[in-house]
Parts: sequence; structure tokens; C-alpha cells
Amino acid sequence: MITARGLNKRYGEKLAVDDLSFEVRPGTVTGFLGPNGAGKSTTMRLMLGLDRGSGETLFDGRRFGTIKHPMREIGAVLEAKAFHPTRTARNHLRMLAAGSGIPASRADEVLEFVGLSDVKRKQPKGFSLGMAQRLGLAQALLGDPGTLILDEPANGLDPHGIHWLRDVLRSLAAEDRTIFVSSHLLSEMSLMADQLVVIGRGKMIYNGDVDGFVRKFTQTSVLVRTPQAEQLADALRGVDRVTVDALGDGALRVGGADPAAIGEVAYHAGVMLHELTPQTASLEAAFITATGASEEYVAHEPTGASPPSGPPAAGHGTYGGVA
Ligand SMILES: Nc1ncnc2c1ncn2[C@@H]1O[C@H](COP(=O)(O)OP(=O)(O)OP(=O)(O)O)[C@@H](O)[C@H]1O
Repeated sequence: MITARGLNKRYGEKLAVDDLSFEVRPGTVTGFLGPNGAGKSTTMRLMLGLDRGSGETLFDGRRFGTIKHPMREIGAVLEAKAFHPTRTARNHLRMLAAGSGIPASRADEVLEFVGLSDVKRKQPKGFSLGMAQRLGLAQALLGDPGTLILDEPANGLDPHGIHWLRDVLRSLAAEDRTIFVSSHLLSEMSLMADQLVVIGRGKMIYNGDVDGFVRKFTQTSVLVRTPQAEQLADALRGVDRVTVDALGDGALRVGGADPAAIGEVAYHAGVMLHELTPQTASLEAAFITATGASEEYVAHEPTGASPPSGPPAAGHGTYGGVA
């Protein structure tokens, strides 16, 4: 169990982490989500005592700095490619193992586990980002820790690699480990996480399960098709808190009422229905609603002509930062 209380970090005038408190429970994958620059990496560094700030993080009741062999309890990867460039992957892990009283044979085990056996005698400087991420995970797992803290571990992995990572994290969580993993991408988090801690501009936006996040930040709607669209729209607009958008061709998008309520209104108005379909809100939509106002870096639409070359500038709601 990780317990973070009142974490704060200021860079000059800027409050990068603003009074964050949360818990990460064992047996679950907890996703740490936020747009670029939200403060995820800074929070993780604070948790591990690698950055000065205020607040406290306890790992099963103890601060990181008081744990005798941290590698055996907490596996952390905060930066991909943080390896000695010329030492082989295997030697890199064997050296770390020796420093923590872990048998050297464990290096080969974890390299096999992350799929790097074939390149274990190679130097990480030639590794792709995806391979470096796998080596980072191998390093984190070296001491068979009960807690994992991973900053953007899916960054650089191909779709196959992301599915592999999801399966790995889920199976580690199923062994009752505590897994805290950051990403700025909803698509990844929705695959991997059971629980979410969502931040924007250093502040807590949401802390709870993935479904609850979608429910809280999206307004679910119902698609209705009827040959009497105008008549039904009039009847529905008379109901408190119901919103109706006419989509054309006899289709309406209705918010604020479930299919049963819409069916009843239609029945009483003498309207025949051809379709009544709840629209499931995506995690992506929830993320944009939740963090839209707190995005740190937003590319703006060009005001004049399009740039002479390259892709068009991204609009609000994309999180490809322009740091
Ligand atoms: N060493 C530093 N000096 C000054 N400001 C910093 C420093 N490190 C981070 N920041 C600022 O603190 C804020 C949080 O940065 P952080 O890297 O923690 O965000 P993040 O959520 O990890 O972003 P990303 O998803 O882009 O990695 C940002 O506005 C960033 O510019």
C-alpha cells in the first residue's frame, strides 16, 4: 500500500504539484494520468525522495529513505534509457543485483521475462526506446518487489508491446503487488488500469475507479430514431433537465434521460420509435472533459494560412505538448 499525503513541489513561482494526497492499493493497477506537464513525473520523484518538496509518502507505512534494501521492496523506473551506455544489459543488472544482495542469476531471469534474452550481451546504447523500456522493467523487477512505480512505461512500445505490458502488470497485480503507473494517454490507461489518479496542473482531478471517471465526466446520451422526430423532440424538451439535439433524418440525441424514460414520453405523446440506443461515453471523452481546462500545453489553431509544410497544428484536446 502506498499512502501519499499533502505532496507539494514548487519551481520558483510555479506550483508543479499542488497538495496531492492519494492511496495506491495492492492487487490493483493504478493509473496516474494527466496531460503533458501536469506534474506526474515530479510527483513520482517526490514519492521516492528524489526531489525536495513537502508532504509524505509511505510504503507499507515506511518512508522510502528508511527501507534497507529498496530494490527488494520497490521497483521504480522513472526514466527510460537511464543505463550505463557501454555496460551490457546483463552486466548492468548483475551489478545492481550485487549491490542489493540479490543473486546474479536473477538478472537472466528478469531479462528472459521481459523478452530481452537475445540481446542481453549487448550495450543498451543501441537499444530502441521500446527495448529500453523493457530493460527498465527488468531492472524494476530484479528484487521481486511488492511495489512498482513506473513513469510512462508504455512510451515507445508498439501495440504488441503495450498488450504485453498490460498482461504483465495485470498478472503482477494479481499477485497482490501494488502497481502505480503513469501515462498521458487514455487509450493505454484504459487497457491497463483498474483505478485512476487523474491530475491537471498539479491538482487532483479524480481518484477512483475507471468506470466512475467516465460516469463523472461524461454525460451519457441516447440515440433515438423515429418518423415523428419533431413531435418527440417537443415532448422531451418539456421534461426537466433533458436536452435534445436533432441530428436529421429522424434521429435525435437525447441527454439527461435513460431509454426507459424516453420510451414513456414517446408512448404518452403517441410517437412510434424505430431505435433507442444508449451511447457509451469513451474514456477519451471523459479525459478531455476532466482535464480540458487544466492542460498545460495546448497547441493553437493557426490564425492565418496553413503552415507551408508539415502536419496542421493540433487543436485543443490533443496532448502532444509543445514544451
Ligand atoms: N526542473 C524543473 N524546473 C522548472 N520547472 C520544472 C522542472 N521540472 C518540471 N517542471 C515543470 O513542472 C511541471 C510538471 O512537470 P512534470 O514533468 O512533472 O509533468 P508530467 O505530468 O510528468 O509531464 P509529461 O507527461 O509531459 O512527462 C511542468 O510545468 C514542468 O514544466
